[in-house]
Amino acid sequence: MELDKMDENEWKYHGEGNKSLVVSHVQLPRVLRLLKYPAEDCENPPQTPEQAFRQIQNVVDFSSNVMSSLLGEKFIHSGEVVKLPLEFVRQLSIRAQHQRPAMRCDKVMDIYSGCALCLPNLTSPTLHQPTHSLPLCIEIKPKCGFLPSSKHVSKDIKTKVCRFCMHQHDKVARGKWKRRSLYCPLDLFSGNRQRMQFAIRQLIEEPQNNFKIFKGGQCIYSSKEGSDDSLDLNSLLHQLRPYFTYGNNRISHVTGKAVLNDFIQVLVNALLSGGGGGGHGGGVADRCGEGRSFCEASLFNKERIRHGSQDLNSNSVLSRILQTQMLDTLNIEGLHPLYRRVEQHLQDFPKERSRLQVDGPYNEAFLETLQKCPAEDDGSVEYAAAKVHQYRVAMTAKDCSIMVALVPSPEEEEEDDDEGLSSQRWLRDFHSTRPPAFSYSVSILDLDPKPFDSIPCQLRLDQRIVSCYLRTGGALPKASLQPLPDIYAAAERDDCTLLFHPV
Ligand SMILES: O=P(O)(O)O[C@@H]1[C@@H](OP(=O)(O)O)[C@H](OP(=O)(O)O)[C@H](O)[C@H](OP(=O)(O)O)[C@H]1OP(=O)(O)O
Ligand SMILES: Nc1ncnc2c1ncn2[C@@H]1O[C@H](COP(=O)(O)OP(=O)(O)OP(=O)(O)O)[C@@H](O)[C@H]1O
Repeated sequence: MELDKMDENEWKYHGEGNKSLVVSHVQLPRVLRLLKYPAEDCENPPQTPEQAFRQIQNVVDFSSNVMSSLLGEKFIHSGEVVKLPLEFVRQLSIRAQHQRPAMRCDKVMDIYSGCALCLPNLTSPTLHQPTHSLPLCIEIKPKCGFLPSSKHVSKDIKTKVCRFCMHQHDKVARGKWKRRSLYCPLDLFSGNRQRMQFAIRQLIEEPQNNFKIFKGGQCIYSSKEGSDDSLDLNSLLHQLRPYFTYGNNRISHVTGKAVLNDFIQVLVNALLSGGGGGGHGGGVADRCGEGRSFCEASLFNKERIRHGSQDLNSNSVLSRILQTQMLDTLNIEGLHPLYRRVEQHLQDFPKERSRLQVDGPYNEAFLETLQKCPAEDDGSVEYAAAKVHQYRVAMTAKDCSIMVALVPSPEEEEEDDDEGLSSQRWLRDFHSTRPPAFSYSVSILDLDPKPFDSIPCQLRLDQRIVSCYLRTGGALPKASLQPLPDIYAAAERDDCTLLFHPV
């Protein structure tokens, strides 16, 4: 890729989140992740090109020096900052505009700085060995997988119902989503296969921004944000079926239910594997067993849990993410007074901002500060700053996404780690009881540092979510009480269109 000869016709809109827009190259396995600004700032960019460059470099540093050590470097692709011709970026923005979901158009793509983050395209992994099928990539934004056990938690409900499940009520009440998702992160992070399968079924039923499937780099299944479109499970089954049929002459005998079951099982295997673990846990104590057993809002049958509890492999992607999330030891309610201590100190001594690394640099010293934070509060600003650092790192882990890439393996291949497939680390799925085997690769994306100044918003959001949940008594708004379509029942009938009822 020659940066001075960029051609916008070789790039297409790929997706976006709240703060970045991603375009992918039509041939090379590369994406560019560009910053976004509030639409009202489109005439006056809120930062200079140098500041934008620094912001993206901070993302690279935070990912490679901090998150990589905590999560396992083999999961992480930090990328590099690139400088792009301004005319190329302007044309790109025009091309992307008509594909952007309306819900995201309150922000505009940064066309002023000419800076972007260049990353491998994780939905279109390079395969050095030819395969007959296109890679299937599943993106999951798992969110927070534990219940807080901090003594600072003032509302009992927070120790019983997880943040995601409570937040769903607020999101539906505010019209962000039309229907509540019945996915519960505690089920996904449980390590119990049945609970994990249940969680993934809920993600398929109501993906929101937590679940997407890509085939050969194209998104084939996701929630159409803010749209009334039905999710078409028939079409998904049609796409998945060739990957989960065993021998050419059996295709017609494989039910939709079996295809979905196998797909979910392979995905669970990849999530449970130690694949790509690497690293050393970054010195963060393994607290995975604590405070995360069961969310009272989960629809998973509690009786079944009693008979089948398992622990996550400590090198699995889920365990690494959970351990990092659990650096939030105080909960926002216990953290906020420490944030205020730092804030007060900075008002009195503004130059201390740099010594305390409030806005970075995100280097080894930053990592060491949060890893060596004493257990007890000694009243110092250093302690408070280290706890805020820990909380911000935990926030990133609560908001990141997992990308699982699956490629069917030829049966005759040896069941070994297969490093030959690409620069990503590929492993074989040993768990499936029947063919076809898959090679898979697991990555983590969206590892941006969360700003120091976002802490007060976190407290307000926490209060809003809890009060909405308590106000509604955890009850659903009337319109969302209609029975959920059961994807398995639908798949069995081979009538798999998930029809969403208008609110
Ligand atoms: O606060 P949450 O839990 O709602 O998370 C926000 C996400 O909302 P979600 O609930 O996942 O739909 C939100 O995602 P969406 O915009 O809703 O897709 C962002 O990821 C946001 O991060 P940032 O402020 O852009 O860095 C996330 O904000 P942070 O709290 O991580 O800063
Ligand atoms: N390296 C990558 N390869 C392939 N697709 C990617 C890559 N990075 C991001 N994407 C796609 O682009 C989407 C938006 O990217 P990302 O989640 O990083 O944006 P964001 O604005 O930081 O999100 P958030 O709303 O969480 O702040 C992702 O959901 C994913 O589908």
